[in-house]
Amino acid sequence: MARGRGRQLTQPQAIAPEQDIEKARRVLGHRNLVFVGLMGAGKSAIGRLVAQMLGIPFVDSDHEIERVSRMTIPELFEAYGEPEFRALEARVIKRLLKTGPRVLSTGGGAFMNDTTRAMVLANGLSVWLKADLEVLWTRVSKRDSRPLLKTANPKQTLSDLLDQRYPVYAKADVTVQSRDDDKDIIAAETVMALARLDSRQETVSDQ
Ligand SMILES: Nc1ncnc2c1ncn2[C@@H]1O[C@H](COP(=O)(O)OP(=O)(O)OP(=O)(O)O)[C@@H](O)[C@H]1O
Ligand SMILES: O=C(O)C1=C[C@@H](O)[C@@H](O)[C@H](O)C1
Ligand SMILES: [Mg+2]
Repeated sequence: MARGRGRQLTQPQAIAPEQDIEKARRVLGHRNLVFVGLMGAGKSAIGRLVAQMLGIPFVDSDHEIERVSRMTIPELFEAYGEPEFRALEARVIKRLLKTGPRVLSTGGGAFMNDTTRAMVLANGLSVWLKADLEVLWTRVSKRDSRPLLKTANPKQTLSDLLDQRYPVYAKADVTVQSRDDDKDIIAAETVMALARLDSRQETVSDQ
C-alpha cells in the first residue's frame, strides 16, 4: 500500500487527468493525431501510448508502407531511391488521413515533404516530438536500420538533419519535448498539451 502511494508521488505526470483525456478526444474529433519529428524522437513508441490513453487505434506510416510494398524501408530506398519512397509515403499518408480518429506516427522525413505536410496540416492535428541531438543519437545508434544514416559520420548527418528539419517540424500544431523520461510521462504530457488546445477554443468562443 505504502509502496503504491510512493510510486504515485514520484511519477504523478505519467497519468493524464481523465478530464484532459476527454478534452484531448474532443479537440481531435474525427481527425488523426499525427506525430512528426526526427528519427528516434519516439513517434512510434509515444504515439502508441497516446493512442492507448485516448482509446483510439494506432497506425505507423513506416509499417504501413512496409506492409503494402512487402519490402522493408532499407530495401525500398535501395531499390527505388528516396524520391520514390517519398511519393509512396505521401500516397500512404493521404489514405491513412481519411480515417479517424486515430494516432498516426509518421516516418521522420514525411512532414518535410510539401505535399504530405500540407495534407497533415489541413486534415490532421500534428504533434512535433522535439528531442536534443544527444538523446536522438543514443537511441538511433542502437540500430542501423535507417538508410539516411548510412554515412561516414552518421552523428554529423543526424545533426545536419536536425538543422534542416527543425524549422519545418516547428510548423506542427503542438510541440512536446521528448527526453529520457519515462515514455508514459511524455505520452501524458502530449495528452495534456492537446487538452490545453480545447481550453483555448472554449476561451475564444466564450468571448
Ligand atoms: N522517452 C523515452 N525513453 C526511453 N526510450 C525511448 C523514449 N522514447 C522512445 N524511446 C526509444 O527510442 C527508440 C526510438 O523510438 P521510436 O522508434 O519510437 O522513434 P521514431 O521517432 O518512431 O523513429 P523513426 O523516425 O526512425 O521511426 C525506441 O527503441 C524507443 O523505445
Ligand atoms: O527521417 C527520415 O527521413 C526517415 C525516417 C524513418 O522513419 C523512415 O521513414 C526512413 O528511414 C526515412
Ligand atoms: Mg517510427
